Amino acid sequence: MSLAPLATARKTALDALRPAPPVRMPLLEALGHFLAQDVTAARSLPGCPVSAMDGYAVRAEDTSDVNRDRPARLRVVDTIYAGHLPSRVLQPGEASRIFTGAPLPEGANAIVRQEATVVPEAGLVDICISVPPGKDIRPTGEDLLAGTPLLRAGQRLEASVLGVLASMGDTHVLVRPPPRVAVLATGDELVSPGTPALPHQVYESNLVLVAALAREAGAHVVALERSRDDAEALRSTLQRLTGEADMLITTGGASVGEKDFVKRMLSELGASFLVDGVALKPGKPVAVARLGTTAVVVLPGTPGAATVAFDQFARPLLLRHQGVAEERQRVRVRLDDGRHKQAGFTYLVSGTLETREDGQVWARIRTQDFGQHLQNVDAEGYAVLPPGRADFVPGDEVDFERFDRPRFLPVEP
Ligand SMILES: Nc1nc2c(c(=O)[nH]1)N[C@H]1C(S)=C(S)[C@@H](COP(=O)(O)OP(=O)(O)OC[C@H]3O[C@@H](n4cnc5c(N)ncnc54)[C@H](O)[C@@H]3O)O[C@H]1N2
Ligand code: MOO
Repeated sequence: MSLAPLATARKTALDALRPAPPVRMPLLEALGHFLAQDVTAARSLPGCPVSAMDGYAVRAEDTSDVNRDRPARLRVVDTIYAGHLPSRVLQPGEASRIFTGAPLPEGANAIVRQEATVVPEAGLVDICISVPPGKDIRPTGEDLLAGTPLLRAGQRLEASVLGVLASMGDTHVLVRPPPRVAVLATGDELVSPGTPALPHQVYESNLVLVAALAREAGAHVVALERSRDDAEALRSTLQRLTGEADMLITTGGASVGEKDFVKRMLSELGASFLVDGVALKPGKPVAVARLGTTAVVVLPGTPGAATVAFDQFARPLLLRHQGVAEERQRVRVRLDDGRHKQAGFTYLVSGTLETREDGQVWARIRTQDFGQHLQNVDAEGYAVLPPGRADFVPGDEVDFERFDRPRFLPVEP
């Protein structure tokens, strides 16, 4: 098995995948997906001058030199609720009762909040403070002017973004549809959770793990299946699942063991391999192939290795299908621990960040546990031990790739 460097393998795999054509989707359904076009504001917010307070719309001039002892008495000529239009133009000596969000009547140029007023009798109001022109009025476009660039293609559609689109009057949004993903776990030793397992058996945990990772990457999981380490059973399951999905992800049977049939069966079915083994730890046996129109990602069985291989290959492919490339934040850190390392390989070591008293940022890197499972729980990112070097000692400086707050950039279709 010739092992490609991580960066080369990723580029080869990604270059071969075209983003899906965009579709219009109802806003709520689009949660978590990615915008496929730039959006400019279709209207100003607010759309006309409105009151920012419950109170009275007045002419500011009518309130000069007043106080609680010497209020200005105005005639109340109108009541304006949010969503309703004024019925009168305000004349000198007049006020309109007005509520938050209601449009300002012509002739008025200030709002007096109701706490600064007294109603002596119906139809009259005493104004107890002086207000300058513009007071508590939200002018047209105060929040947003029509035509302002709002959102860029590639923007992830979080709740707040959907709210913004709805406030522009949109019911639908242009996104690239979520890829349909089928997941297949292989291995004779595997037993489904919820049923008894003997000591030599292993609870199957990759289906839920990989399906959850796929969902986190915006995918729609359409099938979760198991296969024994049996060439014929595997072949027919692989064939069936490729028909059902944009991406098939397998786990286990990816290495060089006698019963590691996955890659062999894919080849027999006519898959062409873009990547077959990567100088990456964990995750070395990962492969990416194409079978008809389906992208196939072969992950190692070891859960921790499957996690890293998914993160480095399946996730960027799923995102690219949705028209985006993820750019993670990278920070320089010092390693709190050494690592014995094979030169030529990239090691991605899960860890957390810690800023010490001297202001230096350190990565607390985690030891690979047996199933390489726990190391990923609450990890903040990967310390990237680059291929050009062998062993690392505590205090060595490396890049740390953070999982939080990535940027999503649109890719050219
Ligand atoms: N002679 C060599 N042996 C191995 C090599 C090698 O280069 N030469 N590579 C090693 C590396 S690196 C990895 S990673 C593993 C991965 O191999 P496979 O993809 O074939 O994985 P399996 O052998 O099927 O399983 C490995 C391990 O993970 C457990 N497993 C598998 N599937 C699941 C599942 N769905 N849920 C939970 N646990 C699972 C399985 O029981 C094994 O313990 O190969 C090395 N060998
Ligand atoms: O590279 Mo394997 O993927 O060490 O666990």
